[in-house]
Amino acid sequence: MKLLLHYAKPYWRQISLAVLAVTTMALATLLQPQFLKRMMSAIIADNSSAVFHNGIWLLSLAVVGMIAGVSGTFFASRVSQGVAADLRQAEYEKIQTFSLTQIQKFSSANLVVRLTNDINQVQRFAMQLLQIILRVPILFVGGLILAIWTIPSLWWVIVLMIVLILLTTGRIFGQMGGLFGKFQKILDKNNTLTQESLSAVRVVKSFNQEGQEEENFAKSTKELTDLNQKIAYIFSLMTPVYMLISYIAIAAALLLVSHTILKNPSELAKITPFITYLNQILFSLLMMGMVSNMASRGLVSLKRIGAVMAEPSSVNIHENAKEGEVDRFAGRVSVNNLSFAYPNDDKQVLTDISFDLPAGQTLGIVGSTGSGKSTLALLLARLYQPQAGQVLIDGQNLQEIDQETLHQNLSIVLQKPVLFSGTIAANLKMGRPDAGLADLEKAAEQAQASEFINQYPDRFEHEVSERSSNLSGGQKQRLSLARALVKNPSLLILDDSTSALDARSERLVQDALASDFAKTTKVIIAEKIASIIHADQILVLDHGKIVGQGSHHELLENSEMYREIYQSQKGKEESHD
Ligand SMILES: Nc1ncnc2c1ncn2[C@@H]1O[C@H](COP(=O)(O)OP(=O)(O)OP(=O)(O)O)[C@@H](O)[C@H]1O
Repeated sequence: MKLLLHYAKPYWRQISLAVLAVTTMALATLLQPQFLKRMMSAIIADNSSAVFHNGIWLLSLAVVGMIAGVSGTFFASRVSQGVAADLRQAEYEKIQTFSLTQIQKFSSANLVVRLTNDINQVQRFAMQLLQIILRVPILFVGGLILAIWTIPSLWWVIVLMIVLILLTTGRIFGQMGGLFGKFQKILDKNNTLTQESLSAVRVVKSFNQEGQEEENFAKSTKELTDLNQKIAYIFSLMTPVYMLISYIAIAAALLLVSHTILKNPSELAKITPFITYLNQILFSLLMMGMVSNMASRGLVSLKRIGAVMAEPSSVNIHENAKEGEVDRFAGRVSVNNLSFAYPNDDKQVLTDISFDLPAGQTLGIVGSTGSGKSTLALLLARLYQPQAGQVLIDGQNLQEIDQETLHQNLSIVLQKPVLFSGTIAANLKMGRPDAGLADLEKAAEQAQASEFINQYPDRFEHEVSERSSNLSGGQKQRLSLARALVKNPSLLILDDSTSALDARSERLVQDALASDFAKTTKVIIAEKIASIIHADQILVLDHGKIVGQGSHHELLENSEMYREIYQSQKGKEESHD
């Protein structure tokens, strides 16, 4: 709730106007029956001027109520939409500062729900809060006082009606709360299923899994439909129950006052406002139930958003850093006793990793599948935080380097290349927005991407489609590599980044790295030893531990595992030849 109040603060003017409008509307609603009563008394007494006078009042109140109602909705909707938009933006910006550890902790699908569905719930809650929550107590308390004031002898009819309503609707709303919670869970499941099957549409199609996916989706949709029907069924009970109780109360009231009316017909004027107040009390009780349901859903969503906002940012903003000016690292990397396990997973993926890589040198990393090579790359790029040990760049703890400095000094090419929809130029400029065409051409050349880019008539302005589905695996890899090179980083990390390149292109990339990036410190993960054979230092990983460390020749002598990998690959190459 604190979070909501914080984001509502800038809208205090509109909030005050909404509160004023809603209060005015509630008061106008309460006063109308009083003038109706006076009008009816005037009709019974045949006093036409009083009829006219009270009629004008009644009409004016109706107009005031209407204007106040429309203004209340207008301001409430401006406030709720504004608060929701600000909260969404703040949450989005917060997520941008998360490390992969934090994203994995929440799960990305869950974060999407928190950014969309939960924000919508909060928006609805804020709207209801402003529109109904204030109106309901005014109508309830005012209606109660005025009903008793109108016909004091019938106070117990009102009490009976309130008890009946609380007994019936209380139960209905109690059931509804549970159903809404269940509905939310199934909706989450349904969203995840849709997201998963659409993002892996190629796999689904190639494995002929459309039928299975359809079946899963149909199952979850049926669950949703059944639950929706149940909710609709319970809702459909509400109006008849409400009407029944209201008619019982009205009938009781009429029965009880009938003999008074027979004795004194002017008392008839009181019965209409009394019934109207009864209905207002009923309406406010009903609304209270609905709002409490909505409030509990809104508060759950607020709590979920609050958890994201309360998560500490893993981005360090250097307070003294001057804009646009960052330190350039020499690129010396020291790793001391690094150990790591993925979030929500007990398995130790890296254990006690230590090495020292002087600036400008190349480190090769090899090892069997699942040995922790990519994980080490992610830790070096600060995409995850280690549980133990540290990474130092130029003697500075990686965790303490400010985000801007790190981004400008470090480039990583991930094992699975990710590009964004937009032009090739926009993708390449991600790391260096001020890069000119010549810089892009140079990087494309170094990454062996020029040839295919030049085949497009619009070259660097060519559009990359969503999920880069209009590019081949090799093209994606070349563009990701070019994007990393445009930055001319001090530290370049390549995670199996040339695997989709033909042998000639890979050699040309290696030549470019050796000549144009001689001063850049390079960490190269490779399946093929041939790709890192000239590295200054090579690490051999096995089950998250270093089992060999040294140059190619040293390892051939000292590391059995390295020798085995080398022999097996050599054998393959020879058999290819
Ligand atoms: N996001 C993750 N969450 C949990 N466990 C993970 C995650 N990513 C990888 N792992 C696990 O960590 C271990 C090391 O994975 P990693 O990707 O670092 O290995 P790798 O040596 O790069 O393998 P490959 O050569 O196949 O790419 C594996 O056992 C893997 O199952």
